[in-house]
Amino acid sequence: MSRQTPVIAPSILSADFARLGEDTARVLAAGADWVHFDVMDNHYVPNLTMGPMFCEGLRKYGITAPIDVHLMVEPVDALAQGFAKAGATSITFHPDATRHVDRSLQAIRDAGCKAGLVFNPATPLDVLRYVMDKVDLVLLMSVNPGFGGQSFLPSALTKLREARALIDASGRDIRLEIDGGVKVDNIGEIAAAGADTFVAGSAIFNTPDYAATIAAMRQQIDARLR
Ligand SMILES: O=C(CO)[C@H](O)[C@H](O)COP(=O)(O)O
Repeated sequence: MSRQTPVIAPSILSADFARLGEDTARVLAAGADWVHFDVMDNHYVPNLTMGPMFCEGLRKYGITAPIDVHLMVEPVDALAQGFAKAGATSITFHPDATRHVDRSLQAIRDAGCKAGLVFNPATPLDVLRYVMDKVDLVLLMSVNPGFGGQSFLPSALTKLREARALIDASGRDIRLEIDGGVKVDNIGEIAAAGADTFVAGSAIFNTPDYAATIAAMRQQIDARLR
């Protein structure tokens, strides 16, 4: 199994929104690798969060780490372009939220970002086979999207193994990301199932010592992959 270096990507959905720049800088200083940025439109999911101005605001504040934008929006294309201009590094979207998956992926790449697909817990991976050459990351949801603080759905472990086999067979460097209910006590099992990129919101931001939580997560990952 080819594996990329593990990445911890705190979801700023659980950050202090009144101090978003400061809290994002704090979690990065505590050892996080990426910023995971959840975009909800109260249409594709029943919640409303941040648009491109927030991403641009983080860049202006001085955040230089990769910003991984997860679009939970329908339609996809206009907002994807807005986030590319606002400083996103990678942009993922749900294949069921756009009519032309291949075109939406290509448009994100043409705008200079990495592109990825997100799969809800009950959405099959089938579409992935046809766009493998245009995908830089695959994000599996281990909760139903819309809210932080939910419990990890164990069916995601089977799906991670399935996605890992597809990625390995492609021979491409594609990250396999997991999002939802990721905690210190389950991250090792999640890594063993094939994930290399770990989104965690409440498990990090709801603890007083971000650095200790991130270090504990890395230790669990290393212990399972050793
Ligand atoms: O995409 C999301 C919700 O739609 C969040 O990123 C995800 O749920 C992370 O939160 P937590 O780690 O608290 O489960």
